[in-house]
Amino acid sequence: MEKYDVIVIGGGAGGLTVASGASSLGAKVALVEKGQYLGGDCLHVGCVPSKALIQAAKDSYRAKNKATKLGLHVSGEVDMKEVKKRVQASVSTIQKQDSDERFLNMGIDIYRGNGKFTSENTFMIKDTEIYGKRIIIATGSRPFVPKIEGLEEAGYWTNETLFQQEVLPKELLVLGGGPIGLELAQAMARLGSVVTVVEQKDSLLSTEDATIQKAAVKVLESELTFYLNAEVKKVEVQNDKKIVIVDKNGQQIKLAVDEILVAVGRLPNSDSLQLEKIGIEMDERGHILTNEKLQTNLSTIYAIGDVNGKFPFTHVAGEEGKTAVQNAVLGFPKKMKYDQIPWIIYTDPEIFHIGLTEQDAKEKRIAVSIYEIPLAEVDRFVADHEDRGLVKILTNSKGKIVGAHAFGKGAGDWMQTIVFAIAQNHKIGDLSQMVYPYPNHAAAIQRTADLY
Ligand SMILES: Cc1cc2nc3c(=O)[nH]c(=O)nc-3n(C[C@H](O)[C@H](O)[C@H](O)COP(=O)(O)OP(=O)(O)OC[C@H]3O[C@@H](n4cnc5c(N)ncnc54)[C@H](O)[C@@H]3O)c2cc1C
Ligand SMILES: NC(=O)c1ccc[n+]([C@@H]2O[C@H](COP(=O)([O-])OP(=O)(O)OC[C@H]3O[C@@H](n4cnc5c(N)ncnc54)[C@H](O)[C@@H]3O)[C@@H](O)[C@H]2O)c1
Repeated sequence: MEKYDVIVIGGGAGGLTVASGASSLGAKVALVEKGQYLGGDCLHVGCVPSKALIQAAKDSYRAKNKATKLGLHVSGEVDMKEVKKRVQASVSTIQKQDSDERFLNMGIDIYRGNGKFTSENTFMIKDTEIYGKRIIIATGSRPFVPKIEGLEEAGYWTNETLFQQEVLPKELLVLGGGPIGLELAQAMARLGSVVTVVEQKDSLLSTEDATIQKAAVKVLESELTFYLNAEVKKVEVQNDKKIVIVDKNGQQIKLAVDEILVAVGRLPNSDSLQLEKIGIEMDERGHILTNEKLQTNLSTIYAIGDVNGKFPFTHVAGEEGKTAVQNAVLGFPKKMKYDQIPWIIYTDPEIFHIGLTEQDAKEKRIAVSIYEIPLAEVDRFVADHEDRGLVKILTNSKGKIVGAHAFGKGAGDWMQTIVFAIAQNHKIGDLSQMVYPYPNHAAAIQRTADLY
């Protein structure tokens, strides 16, 4: 039996970080991947194709809605075949960085297949059993599809099929108003579909700061139709249309659409690994339970990324990968911290989030000072004619930044300054004390910090 210092199961965002990190430290590494290509969901059916689709949608929307105001008349329909080509070109360009060759050149052995655990140190792929001193599970997640009468028969899309489509549905129903649902619903609407979102909760973007949420929902409502507090009860096909019966407060609404996109959350890829046989603890949905060191209840086995259900983002899978390498290879007692993790929702305008919201602070009874500036008061946004949105910074009484939020064009990029400030323990005042070349978008941060 071939013996390794580290076996990594899953060649996506988390697994590839572990494989390259462990190998660079001199560990003998085996990487097990069930799919044909390395790169995982983020590259193939997640972040990369969705951001490429969103950009294509922005381009066409701006041409139709902004350029026309300058007297340039744009007409015609978007060709989904061209959109698909563009999306796939982004994926295949980035795929080169995650090629087998790159990892083989690092001295990593790649095994292809959907394997299973045979003990806390051994893993079987097809007929080959390998030994790992440490084993890291990074198998990610897949779309959850709810049991709805007639849905299977009528057919539906998920993020695993949407990016392969060559025809734009005239009417699209998006099931689920989470980040996937909202980003893709807005993009599809901007490409030309009439989009309705059905969300079971009574609000959208409920993890966002209430001021940001209100501003973002207002924009989204101007482009999409929402049914909140609503549930799809039944789907049937009539004359090439999918008839969707939506229950909203006991009232039945009938919608006729051409396609349905299911985006109601994710299921961890833990079920085929035979984890129960070796006694690994999971929650009721199948997320693998870990401690702060990302170690499961079996000390030789770690779980990172979407499969542990903590924070399902690519950058978190990467950070968890780095933490797991330090613990599993170097034997450090490194704990993963989640309180300084930012995220971005790539609607247009974008939503940026780090730390506490105003509601979090109230709930936790943490006294905060709040500094807020509408982008309509920041010159560059005014010059761009893209001044919807705001910046909001929350600090403690000593000026320490405990939360920062923004809704605005490109906010995911220019708010990164605040991630740096928080990581380096800078106070809000420090954000005023540097030069912002006029008139950049990041000056929105300076204007907000100047209020301190
Ligand atoms: C539409 C969409 C958009 C997204 N956009 C963003 C975004 O903008 N920013 C962001 O941070 N996050 C985004 N995410 C989330 C992000 O994709 C995930 O958080 C990230 O991919 C998780 O990384 P991972 O390593 O846990 O899993 P993955 O990257 O999915 O990797 C898991 C790998 O394990 C393999 N595998 C699965 N089971 C087995 C098995 N039994 N044996 C061997 N191999 C196996 C899979 O084939 C895959 O290659 C998005 C997700 C979706 C669906
Ligand atoms: N920009 C980003 O970083 C980004 C983008 C997309 C996805 N992601 C990651 O992927 C994860 C999964 O995203 P998601 O949007 O699929 O899941 P989610 O769990 O965040 O949202 C799913 C939404 O669907 C609703 N829902 C559940 N069942 C429903 C039903 N039967 N009918 C109607 N609505 C229903 C939920 O109330 C929820 O609002 C996210 O948590 C996020 O971390 C990140």
